[in-house]
Amino acid sequence: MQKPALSLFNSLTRRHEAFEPVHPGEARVYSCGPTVYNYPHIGNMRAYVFADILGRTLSYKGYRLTHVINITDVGHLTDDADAGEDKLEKAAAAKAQSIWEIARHYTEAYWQDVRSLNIRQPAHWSVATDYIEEMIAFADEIAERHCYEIDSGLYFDVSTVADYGRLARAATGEGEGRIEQVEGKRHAADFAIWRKTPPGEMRQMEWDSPWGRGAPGWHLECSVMSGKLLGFPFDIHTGGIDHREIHHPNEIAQNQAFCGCGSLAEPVNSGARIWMHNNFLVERTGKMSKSSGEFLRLQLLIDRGYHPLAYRMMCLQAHYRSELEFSWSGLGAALTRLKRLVIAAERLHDLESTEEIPSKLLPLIEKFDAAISDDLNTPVALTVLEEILAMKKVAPEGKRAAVELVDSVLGLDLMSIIRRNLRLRPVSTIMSEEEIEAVLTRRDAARAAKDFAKSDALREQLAAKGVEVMDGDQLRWDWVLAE
Ligand SMILES: Nc1ncnc2c1ncn2[C@@H]1O[C@H](COP(=O)(O)OP(=O)(O)OP(=O)(O)O)[C@@H](O)[C@H]1O
Ligand SMILES: [Zn+2]
Repeated sequence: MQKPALSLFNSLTRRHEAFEPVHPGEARVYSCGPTVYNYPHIGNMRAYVFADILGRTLSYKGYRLTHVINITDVGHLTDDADAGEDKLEKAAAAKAQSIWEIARHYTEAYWQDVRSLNIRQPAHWSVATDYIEEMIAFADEIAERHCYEIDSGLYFDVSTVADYGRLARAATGEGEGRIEQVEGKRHAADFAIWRKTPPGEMRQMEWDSPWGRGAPGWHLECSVMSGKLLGFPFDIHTGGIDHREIHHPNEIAQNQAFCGCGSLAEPVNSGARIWMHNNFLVERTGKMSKSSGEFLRLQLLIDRGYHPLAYRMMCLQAHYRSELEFSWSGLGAALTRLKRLVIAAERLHDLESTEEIPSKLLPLIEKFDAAISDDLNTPVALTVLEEILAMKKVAPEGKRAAVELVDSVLGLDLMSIIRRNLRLRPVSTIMSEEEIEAVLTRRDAARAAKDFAKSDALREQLAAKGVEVMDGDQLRWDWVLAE
């Protein structure tokens, strides 16, 4: 079977492009990772579900994948422009804790969510503070031609690279006010690549550099870690759509400077060939954001009885470039859909897959391949998975082979989880599983004695406590989840 070429939407050209690896047979991907000053919200995790689908698709297509996700533990300011405080310094001050403890705690919390969402481990988790020396060396290399020093630090002069900001397609001219002014900057869009610790201020994280004691800029970190671990140019750089506006244009400017493509006459090396951005998860009130106080964590979904893979399912039901609105009812619908898939797939668990996909299923595999090759169209890919599971008169071993193949990309863990695993106890519930089973045993006895009034009363009693009795279902009962 001839696999269709993988077509991906490149934010840089605003076009779909056939994926052609820089190194034959390989795919090298860098994803901007979390800033570990707080728990990730489920919007942040959408970015990693997307990056995971991309990575799985590249593996499915036969490329040897090297995926890097960084952990930002220094340098990300509360404002994407060069104003504001370091997010981690601020969190550490507020909690009177060491910044290293804060970073460790929230990195662990993020990894927990990564595991819960069945996101594959990348080849490297690169931690920003492990690369300070390399950052200083990178900055030193480009400083003379592209940077200038002012009181607050070393700044990148965006006029020294060709076509600055083309990724954002935003007005970047002086005085247009896209970026806040910092005293002494030459152009509004110039940004700090090294920030000096202001006199009299104490920072927990600071290092010596040719530009004084201080800390690296956030944009510098990603340029350095991606270049170091993947080599310029690498294949694909990912992030949330907010990064298309400032963070990634600044990374690109640095990469151009570093690769010696600093003049208008030279060809541009943006560091990565393809830049991809996932759209936001939003709430009715707007973009989900940590900065706005209250926010939804994956753990809250779990506490309310929603299995984390229901959230993965919810993400897959939307194309990554579409905005996705979160609602509890939407999550409930995704969970129901997942339950159906799991029930259908569970029947295949004890079988050995055939080596070849049965010919009857090949058209569906082709349909799946076409969908996922079309800029990762997961909504269509999901419907194909359902068609495969619903297919009649196919040897179950062959069906299993097809489901395994498709799920290697979608990552719903269908060959491991069973329906029972999806029944999570909401923390708010007052009944224990044993109590429920005890009531059901009494109800069975009532039914056996044809005392249907009693049997109905017991069912009502459970319903009043948020438990649904499911006659004829192997699982017998389930929680009714709050929406
Ligand atoms: N609502 C959202 N939906 C999808 N992706 C998002 C959303 N908010 C942030 N992201 C992405 O999540 C990833 C991690 O972001 P990061 O940890 O830096 O969060 P942040 O920008 O500090 O948080 P926030 O913007 O929520 O205050 C980035 O790729 C970012 O673009
Ligand atoms: Zn980044």
